[in-house]
Amino acid sequence: MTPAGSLLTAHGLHKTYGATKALNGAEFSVHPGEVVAVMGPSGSGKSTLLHCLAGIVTPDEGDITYSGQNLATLSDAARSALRRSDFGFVFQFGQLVPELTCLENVALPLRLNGARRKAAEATARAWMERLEVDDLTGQRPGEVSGGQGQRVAVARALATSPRVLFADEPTGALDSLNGERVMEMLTEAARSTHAAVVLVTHEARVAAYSDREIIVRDGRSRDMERIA
Ligand SMILES: Nc1ncnc2c1ncn2[C@@H]1O[C@H](COP(=O)(O)OP(=O)(O)OP(=O)(O)O)[C@@H](O)[C@H]1O
Repeated sequence: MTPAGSLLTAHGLHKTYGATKALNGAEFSVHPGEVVAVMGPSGSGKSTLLHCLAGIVTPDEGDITYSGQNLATLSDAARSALRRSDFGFVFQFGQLVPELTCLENVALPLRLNGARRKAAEATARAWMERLEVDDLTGQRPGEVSGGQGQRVAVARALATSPRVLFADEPTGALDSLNGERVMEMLTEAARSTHAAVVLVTHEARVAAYSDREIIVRDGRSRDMERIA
């Protein structure tokens, strides 16, 4: 069953690694423009859920539906193409290419999608302005701070106008001030482009930027409507 108006849903997901049951009947849904935080203790299955939703990991059982398509029915090539065209990703660290400048990093997914260099760099520059890191266009990732690097990564993830932004502990390596700055900018930018956000975090302070929280425990998920 797909909840009405949902963009991405998962039903009855199971995933086992050897003797470890990472997912044990997890459910999920997100609407366009909605920010959903996936919370829960370490090892509870949060990242596995995100990887399944993004088509990176194939669940052993269960259905994932994105925009009316069952991900399991797509070929690997079609799933990769969907990830490039419709999904954006922000991870905890290590996602920027160290040899490229920040501008080239932000322009990279646009270039991979076939945009010409000038057009890609103009879009990249606009996103860097939005994330207030446009003074770093010529720097390499090793020359910027952790918070600046994460804002560059958010600019890169949003530059292709994804319909779903997957963020796995995007502030995990930052101090609280920088973490809040990244979260404010990430959620504001995603809401203004009507992108859905799947945000994995174990920090309540970070989850507070979401519209809804899902708690994962022992591979099962539970919806927690926030009353606020
Ligand atoms: N590729 C893998 N190979 C083997 N076991 C894995 C793999 N990925 C995850 N697991 C196991 O599955 C369980 C769930 O892992 P997962 O990374 O989804 O949890 P998590 O909630 O994201 O944890 P954390 O908050 O610590 O990042 C853990 O016991 C983990 O060790």
